[in-house]
Amino acid sequence: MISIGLKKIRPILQFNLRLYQSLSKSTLNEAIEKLKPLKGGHISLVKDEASGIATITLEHAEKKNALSGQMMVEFADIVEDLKLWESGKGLILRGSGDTFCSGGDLNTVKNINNPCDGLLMSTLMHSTLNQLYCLPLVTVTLVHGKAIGGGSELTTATDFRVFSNTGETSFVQGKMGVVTGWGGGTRLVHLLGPRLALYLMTSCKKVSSEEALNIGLSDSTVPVDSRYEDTLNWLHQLIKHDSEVINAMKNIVIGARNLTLEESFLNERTLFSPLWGGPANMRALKKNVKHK
Ligand SMILES: CCCC(=O)SCCNC(=O)CCNC(=O)[C@H](O)C(C)(C)COP(=O)(O)OP(=O)(O)OC[C@H]1O[C@@H](n2cnc3c(N)ncnc32)[C@H](O)[C@@H]1OP(=O)(O)O
Repeated sequence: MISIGLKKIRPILQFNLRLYQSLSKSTLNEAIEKLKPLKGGHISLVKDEASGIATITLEHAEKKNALSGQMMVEFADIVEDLKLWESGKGLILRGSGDTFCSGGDLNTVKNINNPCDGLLMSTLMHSTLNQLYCLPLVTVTLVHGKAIGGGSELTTATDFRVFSNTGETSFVQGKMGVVTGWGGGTRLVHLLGPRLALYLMTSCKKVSSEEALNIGLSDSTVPVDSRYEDTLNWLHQLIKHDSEVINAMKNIVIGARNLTLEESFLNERTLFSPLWGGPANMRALKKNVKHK
């Protein structure tokens, strides 16, 4: 009976996680062809095998880390790479220089300024950021300086947000005559609830690090000068377990977000059973751990 359950759950979860990829493969390829030639900046990925923490850095400081077409394609490749990182536990998303991200690169935007190309860009960014949102890692955005428009949307694609004290986010899309194009509206509703999400989108209000902490958008504030080290330390506290345990915890959360209640419980059982009596469990039992 159990083996039937195990066989059944994997396709359900995988179907949900691959939804964007499988439904729009040709659209994604078309988007990549369109966006790749629109140059400017780049995105780097560093994977620290010792700690299991990866860092993605937006590197377009001279344009306040605006995302060019080329960077959008690089972002998609980086997420693909991270999906295959079996020993990974955590991820930090950050910007270089004094701004987290000023949104879409206005030079790229000018080249794709029509509804068809808008849909292509939006499909690629939805695919990338929703796959980032579903990585089996504990993910955090370090919001240092401004996150504007699409930059604010990026901050919603991780599990947590740590703001430097100069961090600030604003969903300015309305002022630009558009709405969230990178899936940030939906994720913001999941994060803050419909009322607050609608307020932030319609008001285009700047949310400071202090306000972000008060409304539950930020999980911690760190001083500017030690922002990266402090974010690393903050993340380290959450990823002390084996990577199998971390990955399973995150997959429970992903399942609960995407599946029906019954499917999610089946997913949780399926994730639990191989850990029960597994190496981490046996080590803990041998240590006779007391939880005082
Ligand atoms: C689906 C995506 C939808 C969206 O993202 S909508 C939002 C699009 N983003 C924007 O409209 C941001 C516009 N920029 C600004 O508000 C300001 O530049 C910003 C970010 C507050 C920074 O202000 P300052 O610190 O005074 O710096 P600055 O204005 O002199 O900018 C320095 C250089 O960066 C450039 N820059 C800033 N944001 C950019 C962007 N998004 N795309 C392309 N270039 C951008 C800016 O033009 C300037 O370049 P340059 O030095 O004059 O060559």
